[in-house]
Amino acid sequence: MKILTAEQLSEADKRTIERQNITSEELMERAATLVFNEIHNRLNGAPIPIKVFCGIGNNGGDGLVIARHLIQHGYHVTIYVVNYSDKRSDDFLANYEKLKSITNDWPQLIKGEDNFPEINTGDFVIDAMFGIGLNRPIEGWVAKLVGLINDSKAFTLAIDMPSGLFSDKVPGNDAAVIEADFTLSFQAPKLVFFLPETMDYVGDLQILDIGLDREFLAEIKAPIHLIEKVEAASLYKPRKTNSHKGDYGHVLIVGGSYGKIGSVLLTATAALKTGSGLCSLYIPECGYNIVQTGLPEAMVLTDKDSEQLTTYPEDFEADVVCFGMGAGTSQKTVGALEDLLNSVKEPVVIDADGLNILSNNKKLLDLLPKDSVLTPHPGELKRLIGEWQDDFDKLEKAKDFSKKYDVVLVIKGAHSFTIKGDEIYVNNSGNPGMATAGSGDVLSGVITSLLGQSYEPLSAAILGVYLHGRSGDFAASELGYESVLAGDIAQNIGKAVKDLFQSEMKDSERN
Ligand SMILES: NC(=O)C1=CN([C@@H]2O[C@H](COP(=O)(O)OP(=O)(O)OC[C@H]3O[C@@H](n4cnc5c(N)ncnc54)[C@H](OP(=O)(O)O)[C@@H]3O)[C@@H](O)[C@H]2O)[C@@H](O)CC1
Ligand SMILES: Nc1ncnc2c1ncn2[C@@H]1O[C@H](COP(=O)(O)OP(=O)(O)O)[C@@H](O)[C@H]1O
Ligand SMILES: [K+]
Repeated sequence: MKILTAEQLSEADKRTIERQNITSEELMERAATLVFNEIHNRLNGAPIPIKVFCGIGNNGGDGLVIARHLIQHGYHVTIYVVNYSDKRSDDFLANYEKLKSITNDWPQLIKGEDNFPEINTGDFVIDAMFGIGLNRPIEGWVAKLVGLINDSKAFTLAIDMPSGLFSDKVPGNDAAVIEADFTLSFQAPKLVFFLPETMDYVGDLQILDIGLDREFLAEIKAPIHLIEKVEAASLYKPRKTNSHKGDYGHVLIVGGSYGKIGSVLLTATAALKTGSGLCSLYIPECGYNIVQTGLPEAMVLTDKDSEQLTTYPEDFEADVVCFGMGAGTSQKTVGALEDLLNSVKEPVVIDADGLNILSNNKKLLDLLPKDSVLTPHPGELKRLIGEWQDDFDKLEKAKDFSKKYDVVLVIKGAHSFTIKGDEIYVNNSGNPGMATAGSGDVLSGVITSLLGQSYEPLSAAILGVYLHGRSGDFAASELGYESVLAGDIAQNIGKAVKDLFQSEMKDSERN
């Protein structure tokens, strides 16, 4: 799914009105009715106090439409018009008028702190103050109202965007932003919903298809994509009946050191579970018995050093090599990575200490084969590309790095970002149970395996990150977040792959 900017969405809005020959008021009615349906499905008539805070632009207009439908369905609704300006939009005014025919309870005008209502923890708050039209930070009494809503701890549903959040920049420190529990957003996700600095404002997210012009949405150039099941499934290559293990790649996992042999074991397990035909490991000698016992399906070669890697095996024929997990950063191991990079021509996967070695020895970056995949977490990324000012700056620096060295970067996190040149793919699978030692090692194994199975490096990274997250979701649903171990993620890869082609049952279809 394309992630669009506020400008692109406003343009889509205009095109839809032209091509579908509807008024903007009709489009607002359509969008806000979808929101009402979602609320009604969940509340099912519950008599809880609903407080709708409407701005005076079109986000506020949406709020008025939602409130009208709620009132007509017997809900206990109070409407507040947050009168931050006199420039009421036409569609806001039209819907303000429409309220007259259905209720005698006129909306309450908020013009300053004196008009603030009481907001209780048990209230249901609808935030329709600002959407994609916010163009400067919220200030003065409106900022205080945002604080009051947040402090109330009432369940807060944001319409289109939590008020105070910009679609294209990070709010400053101490900025007033609604901390939503749930955001219902129109047509396309916005990038800020997924960035570490801003995602917490959004709460749970649902995108509503409000039927904006398909042709325009298909044509529009968007370098940022959200990766969910449909996108991941489109990358998957089915196995052939007439095939053998030689068709599915021989991967070589290079890493481990004394005390950190478990890491390579996790990576190799994940590679085999993702479907590699053959898996070899190159490790310091101390790991030999551990790996041979822990993973009988794998083959093991050992370095002459018993505790760390010092070389790379000459003339070893693997389809893809992965380097770094548990390897340490000693000078001898730097030599091992240098040997590896001097002898392979095909894309490699570099993770963990492999990345730290590259950061400490930047000249090695020039030796990376084109389209190699680097999988840093934010700490490793900082060492690689330097400090950034905010998440937008981070993405710019990451794109520059990807272009300079011609590599695919996977920035790991709650939403991992896969970057190649100017293209960005935001992952939407996974859960906090995956914040556990070794889960990154599993990811490297998945990506390496897909590369060995002839996936293009970018596809291997995007699909690998998605499958890894989905495996974590299966592990968490069985075990609970706290009990997920990295090995459990590896054990669930098969379920994640099968799930690519299972259609999701809608809530309304469940008994
Ligand atoms: N995209 C779609 O297809 C559809 C979109 N729809 C809906 O439209 C929403 C966008 O509506 P919108 O453009 O009217 O902007 P909105 O967010 O209501 O705010 C604008 C007002 O705020 C003002 N203002 C800005 N910053 C301010 C500040 N800090 N402090 C004070 N004032 C500030 C600004 O005025 P200014 O003072 O800058 O001239 C203006 O008056 C979108 O999010 C969605 O909900 C659906 O109805 C249908 C389909
Ligand atoms: N809250 C979360 N939601 C989704 N995925 C997560 C979350 N926390 C961690 N992950 C995933 O788990 C992995 C952690 O990797 P990493 O930090 O390298 O761990 P380690 O070094 O212990 O292997 C990444 O793939 C990351 O995307
Ligand atoms: K809002």
